[in-house]
Amino acid sequence: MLAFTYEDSRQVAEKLAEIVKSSSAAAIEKNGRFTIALSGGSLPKILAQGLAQVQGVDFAKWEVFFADERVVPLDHEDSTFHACQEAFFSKVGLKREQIHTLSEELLKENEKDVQNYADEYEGQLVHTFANASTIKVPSFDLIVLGCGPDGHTCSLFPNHELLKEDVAWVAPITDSPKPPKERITLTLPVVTHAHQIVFVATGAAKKTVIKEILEDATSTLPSALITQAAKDRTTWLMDNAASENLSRATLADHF
Ligand SMILES: O=C(O)[C@H](O)[C@@H](O)[C@H](O)[C@H](O)COP(=O)(O)O
Repeated sequence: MLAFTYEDSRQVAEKLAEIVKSSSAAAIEKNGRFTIALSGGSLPKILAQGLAQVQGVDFAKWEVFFADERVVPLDHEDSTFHACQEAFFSKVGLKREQIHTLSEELLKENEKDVQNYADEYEGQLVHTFANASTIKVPSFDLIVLGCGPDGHTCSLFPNHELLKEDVAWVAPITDSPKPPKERITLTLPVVTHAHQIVFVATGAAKKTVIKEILEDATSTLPSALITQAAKDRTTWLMDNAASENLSRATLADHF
């Protein structure tokens, strides 16, 4: 696990974009496509800020999913798709069919059962990944995660039943402690199966939880469970405000 800290979120954004660009190029060279799952919250803006500085990303070969998504209309301000669309999808020429959103059909039917959104989204994963081979769990080329001040990531919250889900690839949650309450989320097996995982955490509100996640090997916080399970494939990008409590030994030298 590599943990890097930077002066401010602009530098975090630059480093994130570099990692995304190299992960994208490697996947496209190997498989002819790049499969990425994005988180919501502050991430869309940070990713957009970094990607605005880089050239040569072959977005036409991207398949974009969401690590979690709020069950709201796609044009709702709480929608992560909407946040990403505004922040950068529209600017980099990603076609709508490359972006795997909540089912517009279920939204149009005003479907109330969140399980149905999760099942339909899992069907999109099966369609995209099962063609590759007879797989047990999809392996994204890259999953970009945020981390809440309570150590949650995606819509996987501390001590929540969902942390035990080890069959479904996508699960519903209707009691999210972070509003809105109704979401769908990738489950731990899918997240920890990614070829590469990058956590992005900025701001002093995270400094306490980040110390537990990165320095307490017994932590059962969702972000810690993922970091421990995918240690060799996980990178943490932070600003100095978020990494303030970490020991020097935890932080890698800038690459
Ligand atoms: O849709 C969401 O809410 C996110 O996927 C969620 O897991 C987010 O990544 C964290 O809550 C961190 O959010 P911030 O980066 O805004 O603190």
